[in-house]
Amino acid sequence: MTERAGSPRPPLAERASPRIKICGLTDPAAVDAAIAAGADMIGLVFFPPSPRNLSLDAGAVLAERARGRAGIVALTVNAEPALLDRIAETVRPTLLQFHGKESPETVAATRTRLGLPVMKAIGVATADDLEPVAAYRDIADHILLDAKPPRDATRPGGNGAAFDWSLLAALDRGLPFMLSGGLTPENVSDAVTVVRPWAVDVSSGVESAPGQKDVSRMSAFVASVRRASETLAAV
Ligand SMILES: O=C(O)c1ccccc1N[C@@H]1O[C@H](COP(=O)(O)O)[C@@H](O)[C@H]1O
Repeated sequence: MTERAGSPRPPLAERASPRIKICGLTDPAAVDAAIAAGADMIGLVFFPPSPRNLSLDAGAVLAERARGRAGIVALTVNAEPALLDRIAETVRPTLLQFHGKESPETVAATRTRLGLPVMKAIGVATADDLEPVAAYRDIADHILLDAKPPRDATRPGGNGAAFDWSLLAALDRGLPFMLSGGLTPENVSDAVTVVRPWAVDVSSGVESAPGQKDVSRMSAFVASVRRASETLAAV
């Protein structure tokens, strides 16, 4: 994850296959399977309403399992500074994912205070929802574009909901971003082909039940991403 938000996107032929993040891992076997499948990053959720929520101790165990083999992303939602401090100390993530209503000031202050890169998630349902990208792109290290949650959702992400990718045509082509929201082994090749994101992120789409990762779906997801990028590179 060396590219900064705002750096120019390389021409397609020179671009590597999108990075792959598999989020919401809850046990060591799933961490091993995600990395064996080819995930570049694993996501650990610290948000109690989520079926993928981890205690700090459980998160630390999974992080140690992945360290040196994949990036370790700690996902929080409007977390208090004290919790973020504990996560930084105990879990030692390589990237913080902010999936709530964290302001640009909070993102910037936390990044400086903890000395960790930060990815800010922005929920998208209409073209207007892309407006906040401008306020975060030079503050956050990465931007994550996810579907806005359904009205009755108990969490702001991880709902398996997709959004209309054609809205992203309005974005500055120089912005590398991670795409999420309802991605699956079945639709991710279309997503890569149409959206051409810097990275893709999946949780529900590679599960057999909420919080239970499915080994064959994780492998199929990674294979679909790789196939789509090979096809693009050959064009
Ligand atoms: O995974 C969760 O439980 C979660 C909880 C709270 C905020 C975000 C969460 N996950 C993120 O949501 C998106 C989309 O997930 P899905 O593939 O549609 O299930 C992804 O970025 C996860 O990191």
